[in-house]
Amino acid sequence: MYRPDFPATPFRLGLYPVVDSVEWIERLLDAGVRTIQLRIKDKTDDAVEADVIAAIALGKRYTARLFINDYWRLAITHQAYGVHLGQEDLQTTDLAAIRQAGLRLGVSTHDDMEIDVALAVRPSYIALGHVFPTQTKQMPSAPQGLQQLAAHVKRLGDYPTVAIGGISLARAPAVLETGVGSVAVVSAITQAEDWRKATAQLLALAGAGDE
Ligand SMILES: Cc1ncc(COP(=O)(O)OP(=O)(O)O)c(N)n1
Ligand SMILES: Cc1ncsc1CCOP(=O)(O)O
Ligand SMILES: [Mg+2]
Repeated sequence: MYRPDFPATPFRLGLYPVVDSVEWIERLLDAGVRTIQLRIKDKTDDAVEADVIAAIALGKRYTARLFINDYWRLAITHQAYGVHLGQEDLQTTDLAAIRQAGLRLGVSTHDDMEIDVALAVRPSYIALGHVFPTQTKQMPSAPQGLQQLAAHVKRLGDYPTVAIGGISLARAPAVLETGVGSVAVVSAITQAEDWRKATAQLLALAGAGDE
């Protein structure tokens, strides 16, 4: 069986909000979230560096697992807990530099072939998506649905996994029933009428992750 070749994360990362600002990071850490990602799209490293520094400092202050999406060089320079990368990023990223700097690595996958590619890299966790239709990101593939998700989770055994895409409060219990270690959400929190309530309800279902 495969084992990560990057620093380990717990199998259960719990509720994993993916957000686009330092304000959201601070609010959600204050609300009890302990796994979180800063996802700012399509800016230069210079444009996002101050936000990356602030997010990482907050992650440390709250003893949380703070992942940086895309900006892996900044994540190394400022010592984030981890980096999240897509499949296409794997070709252009210095993965050895991430490993040597002691950062965790999460990798996106959408099907069995992409899981093969991810397993060859042996990241800290493997993200499985998108489970349901999502308005948050344009996806080239179809949603995998709960059955595929369950099959992927089963295939991966005790490898840490994260489900993402269209996961609402109502859908979270069925997603968790597949045995996946974490549910990553954007709109279920950021578009909620009452984000505090939504976060508390999702935390009650998914937990904040193991130590
Ligand atoms: C937890 C988690 N899973 C998947 C993604 C998607 O990452 P990626 O494929 O790199 O796409 P972008 O988020 O960069 O548009 C994610 N960010 N987090
Ligand atoms: C970033 C990303 N990657 C796959 S689906 C997705 C967006 C998930 O957003 P939502 O939880 O609002 O569907
Ligand atoms: Mg990315």
